[in-house]
Amino acid sequence: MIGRLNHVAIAVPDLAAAIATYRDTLGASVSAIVPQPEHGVDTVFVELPNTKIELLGALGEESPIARFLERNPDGGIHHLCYEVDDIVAARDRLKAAGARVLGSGEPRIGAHGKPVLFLHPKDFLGTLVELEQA
Ligand SMILES: CC[C@H](C(=O)O)C(=O)SCCNC(=O)CCNC(=O)[C@H](O)C(C)(C)COP(=O)(O)OP(=O)(O)OC[C@H]1O[C@@H](n2cnc3c(N)ncnc32)[C@H](O)[C@@H]1OP(=O)(O)O
Ligand SMILES: [Co+2]
Repeated sequence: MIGRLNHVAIAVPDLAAAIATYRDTLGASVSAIVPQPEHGVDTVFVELPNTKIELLGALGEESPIARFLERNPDGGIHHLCYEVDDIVAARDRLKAAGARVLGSGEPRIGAHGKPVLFLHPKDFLGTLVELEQA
């Protein structure tokens, strides 16, 4: 079911500092900041030859990464995003297997303009999993 690793997300307390770290210290190609208000985050993508790093800053009072950052004040790896061929079929198969799909359970448009879903970290080895329609 899961395919390519689309991105590894890192939640950060200071997005500008994180951009400088990846662009200047690590010499990576870094996108502009793209606010995603409906997801409660600012996003930046670091393009790598074989995948992407998503840098996440909290956006708004209700950001879903707020508590994560309280627990991890320096930042930390927040989620892994895998691509799936059919996100609705994948969701239905996962729910049938007892996995918890977060939010309404309906796919929402993510950072790449494609439908995404999130799976509860407690069901996947303590790791928040995002699925993105390939
Ligand atoms: C623009 C979209 C973009 C894209 O790529 O397309 C994105 O990726 S948007 C990314 C931000 N959005 C989300 O993360 C949505 C899904 N996340 C959530 O709904 C919440 O983060 C949730 C429910 C996973 C956790 O929320 P919160 O931390 O407020 O809940 P709790 O404090 O109750 O935590 C419950 C339990 O889970 C552990 N936890 C929380 N976050 C993570 C994590 N990222 N990785 C691993 N574990 C996590 C937390 O420690 C608690 O464990 P416990 O043992 O009970 O203390
Ligand atoms: Co993501």
